[in-house]
Amino acid sequence: MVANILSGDNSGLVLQGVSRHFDGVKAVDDVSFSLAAGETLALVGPNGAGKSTLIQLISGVERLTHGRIYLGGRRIDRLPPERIARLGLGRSFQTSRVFPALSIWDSVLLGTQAGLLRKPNGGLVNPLQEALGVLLALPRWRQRVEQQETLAREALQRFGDRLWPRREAPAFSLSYANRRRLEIARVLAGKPDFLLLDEPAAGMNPTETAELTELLLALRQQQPALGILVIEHKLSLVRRVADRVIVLNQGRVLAEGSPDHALNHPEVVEAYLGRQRVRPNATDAHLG
Ligand SMILES: Nc1ncnc2c1ncn2[C@@H]1O[C@H](COP(=O)(O)OP(=O)(O)OP(=O)(O)O)[C@@H](O)[C@H]1O
Repeated sequence: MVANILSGDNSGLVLQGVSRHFDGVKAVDDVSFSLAAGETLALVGPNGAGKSTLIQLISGVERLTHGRIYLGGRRIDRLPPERIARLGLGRSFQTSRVFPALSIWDSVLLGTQAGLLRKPNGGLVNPLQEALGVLLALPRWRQRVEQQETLAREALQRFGDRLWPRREAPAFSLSYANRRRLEIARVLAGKPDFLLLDEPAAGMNPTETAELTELLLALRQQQPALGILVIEHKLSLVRRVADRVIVLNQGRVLAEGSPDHALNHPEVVEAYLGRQRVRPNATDAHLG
């Protein structure tokens, strides 16, 4: 893995010596790691450790101060967010960013665009083409709409009865937990190769968190090539879904390894969890 990180030839997501400074604050400081296709990596650490900034850097929203980021062997750290999304990277935000007036169905249909744009014939159409496509019911247009609807239905039905029966409702009418689900459904509808989730279980109660955990486990089974990077404070979720955990502290990697190894690392225990070790089945000890 170290060789891959150094050469940048990993087919997954690779960060090499990534830093982001804000007026002297080292939000992210010389961080290197990789995420392989099919792997689930959790990023944990106290508030202000630099976790969200890392996701902003990977998705192109923030610019790096130093370092490089590769996706599928291609350097992406100078590309705008929409280009990075088109290369197969989908992300959710820490605070849900749903369009309040759009229905659940339309929000997820919008999310399918990211996936279709990656297909050779999936490029954006202008409004005139769109109007003609609809009016004349052109076969290519019909096919495109059907593809979008299939992707949207699949994404919504992952959440059982939480979203599907409410699909005509406007997003503003949803509960907080359902807004979070909608955001994840919208990203999944874009069929990303790599999924970045920023605190997907924030604000969810234990039942809802357990449900989300099951959803991520099912997603892993159904899409075995999907690489997932998840920021999460809830260790019950992290322990069940993550193959590997990276603990960040003050912008730097403090520990890395299997969930048991990383979360029981003496410095992690000392810094965040008191002297008592985390019991293997401990529920939601908080790293925040
Ligand atoms: N745009 C910005 N301008 C100035 N400082 C920033 C900016 N974004 C982040 N920071 C600082 O960078 C550090 C890391 O913040 P970040 O939000 O990445 O932490 P985090 O680990 O995601 O925390 P949390 O768990 O609370 O979301 C903090 O000290 C934060 O104040």
